[in-house]
Amino acid sequence: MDEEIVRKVIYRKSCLTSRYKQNGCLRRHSHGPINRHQPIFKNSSIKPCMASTPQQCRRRTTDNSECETRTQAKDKAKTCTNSNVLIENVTPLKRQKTKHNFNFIKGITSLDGRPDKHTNVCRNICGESFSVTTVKSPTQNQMLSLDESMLARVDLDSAVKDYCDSQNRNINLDIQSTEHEDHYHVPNPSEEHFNVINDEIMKSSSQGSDDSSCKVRTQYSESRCDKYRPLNRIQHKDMVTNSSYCMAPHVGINSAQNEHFQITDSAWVNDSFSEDVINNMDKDIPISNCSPLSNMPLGEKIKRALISNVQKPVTPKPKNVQVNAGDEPQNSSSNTEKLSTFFDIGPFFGLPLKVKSLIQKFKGISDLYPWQKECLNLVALQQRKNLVYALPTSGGKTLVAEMLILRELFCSRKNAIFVVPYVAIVQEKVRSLAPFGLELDFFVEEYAAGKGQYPPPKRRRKQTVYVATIEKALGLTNSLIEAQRMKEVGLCIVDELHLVGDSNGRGSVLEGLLTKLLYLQASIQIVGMSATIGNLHEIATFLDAEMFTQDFRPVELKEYVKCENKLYAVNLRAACPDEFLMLERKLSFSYSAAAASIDPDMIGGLVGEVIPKSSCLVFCPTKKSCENVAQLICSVLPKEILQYKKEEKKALYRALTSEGNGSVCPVLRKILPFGIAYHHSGLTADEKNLLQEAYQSGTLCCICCTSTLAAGVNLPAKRVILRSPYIGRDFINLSRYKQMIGRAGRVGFGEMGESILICKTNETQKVKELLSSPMDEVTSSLHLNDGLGIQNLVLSAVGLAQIQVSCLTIRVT
Ligand SMILES: Nc1ncnc2c1ncn2[C@@H]1O[C@H](COP(=O)(O)OP(=O)(O)OP(=O)(O)O)[C@@H](O)[C@H]1O
Repeated sequence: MDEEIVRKVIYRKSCLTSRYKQNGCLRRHSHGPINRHQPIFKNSSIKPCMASTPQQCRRRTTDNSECETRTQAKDKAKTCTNSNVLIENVTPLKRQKTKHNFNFIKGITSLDGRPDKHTNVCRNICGESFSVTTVKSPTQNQMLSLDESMLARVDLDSAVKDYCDSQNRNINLDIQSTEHEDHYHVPNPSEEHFNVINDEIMKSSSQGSDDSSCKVRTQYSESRCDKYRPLNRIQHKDMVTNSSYCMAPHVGINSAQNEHFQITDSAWVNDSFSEDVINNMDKDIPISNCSPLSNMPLGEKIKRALISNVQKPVTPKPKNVQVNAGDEPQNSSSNTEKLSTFFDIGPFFGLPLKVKSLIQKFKGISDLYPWQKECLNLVALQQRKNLVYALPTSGGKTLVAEMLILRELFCSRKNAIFVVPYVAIVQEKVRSLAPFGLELDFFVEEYAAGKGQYPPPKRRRKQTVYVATIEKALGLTNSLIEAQRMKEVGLCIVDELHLVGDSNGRGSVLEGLLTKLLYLQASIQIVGMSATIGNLHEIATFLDAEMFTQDFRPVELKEYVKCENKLYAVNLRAACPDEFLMLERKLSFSYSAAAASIDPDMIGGLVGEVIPKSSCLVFCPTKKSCENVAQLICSVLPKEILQYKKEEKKALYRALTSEGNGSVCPVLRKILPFGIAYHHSGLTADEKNLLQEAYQSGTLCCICCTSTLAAGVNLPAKRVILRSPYIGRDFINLSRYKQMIGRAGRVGFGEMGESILICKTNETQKVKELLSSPMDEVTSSLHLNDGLGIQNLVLSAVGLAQIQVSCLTIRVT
């Protein structure tokens, strides 16, 4: 069989063993030593990495995880043994099998699978059964608020097993499962166990990053488990009820460290002990910035936040900040530790004047809008507080985001993550930031589709902007946490923040990402922007952020509704419902009888009013209808339009032909000569790019597309037509509607933009209600899909916490 196919098969298998990978949970390839572990790790199903070179290895990991070869791992282990003080403390482990300490590592990683007879709660999360009752209030902020039933649904044990299997790090669980079989009898540690764990430790060490953070995952103690308390100070339910409960074997370990633990073992009965222990360790070990709080495992932080959120009362509205530069700084936020790492390096909002001239050169913008200046001068921003800002579509939000990024790169000398929803927008943002990168000497890295490396390459001299899709941003963050490099990032900008409420899975990924950033205590400033959030204050509360809103639109956008042969102007200031739709004009186009029968909604006529001189986007409910509507429009358009930009259309056709290996979709072939195309997920990325470029350059004057283009790339139009008030089978919501019509009325496309929503007579009432309703509220979607979002978040946190605890362990040994 072809080597490539073998690789794919292996990769596919490993994908199947880890259903968490897709949401950015970390996974690592297994390496040589795992082969020897397999008889003992019965749950380990991932095949060892057979690659002989890093390149081969990487080719098999679609998430670009760092993957070392066996030889490299051995080499690294050797180097560590020789050169690293921390590893020196680890290497004697092989010889000291009787000195163990199990307690220290438990903390967040303590997972107890035993059914609790008294409470019926079988699953414990991070060492604690969640028996939290929720007082639910309809107005309660739903962000991250989880009730018990949802948490109970999290099948954590099996899921964590999956997760650990996927990383071949199941020592803990394996030993715990032994306990189950033996009815909590403590088995004697076998020689094999010792070897396995020591091998595992060596492997972990060798897998460590190139700095000193080599990872030893576990340590065990001889101390009995009736004294055991988790590191995280949460008392284990089973331990309270069953004092004879003992933890399993005692393997591997550093003697000096062990002495320390044995002396203090008795103190573990006290819940508050763990922090003291860590405090003392901090004193013992001269490692900078090793405070107990910052060393608290990430999973623990998130878990506490989740628990405390359950009973969180409705939070007060944060202040709507509209502060000018001269105003007094507000010191109310808990983010005070973020204060002032921001230094002006020039007169242009803290940046050199060169930035201003580059904005003019590359974007044609000579002056900022007043709101942009106001926003950039916010004291909150200068104090590096989190911020959410909301303005209507086309308000110029992106420019502010880009300025903030530049400020982060040059004034704070830290990297920035720019999170956008779609691959196409990532590419667009990379294209627009790249010239700045060249001129100002920073890197722009693309994290979308197959692109992006986990963890990103270390740059010593230049800063980097990571432009990433939501999923990639999560993967990137995980990899940076794992590599203990989160301090390199100072800012995370989230475009289209309303996607937190997306119920199709992306919302929970975004919420998970933001939650991690919030509770990481890495002083990462979060800035979110959106045009369509009804409950901005709640989102701001969730993000511990200040708010900035303004109702600014540089180009007027007129909204219309078309019903039968009448066009109504939407009057948003109507005093009564009857005045909400005001008749603007009756439509009459010179249709032939045949044309009238195939286009009763007169879409062709409405499109024909603006093209070919101006551009038009037609949003359709389904992919199929995009193609049908495009053909329908062509069939009623005058034939003279075929002559318009004929040569450019031919060139486009040739490009599409070569892209499609000599063939073009028959529908496209038919409609392209009219300057019309369709755009939906059925096209390849390259085809989409070609069509978008042709539209932007004016070769195409009309695109029939699905709603995804609305939040997509910058494809402005003079007129936007909504073929129907439906997206798929669902009646459209206000947020999607605003996003779609927001493609019209953009700077450089005339003094006014227009949107026309086509509806049937029996839909008019619903349309009126839609247009007059307040903006949709964004709520958490972690609980949707059987709590998959919360499962992923907790598991990922547990996984990362394991890594953090491992690193902590290494530091103190
Ligand atoms: N100060 C400015 N002067 C002139 N044009 C500007 C200015 N700021 C932004 N623009 C232009 O306005 C257009 C829309 O800006 P941008 O895409 O940033 O809006 P947005 O608020 O992010 O819109 P959306 O929410 O629809 O994505 C862009 O073409 C941008 O170049």
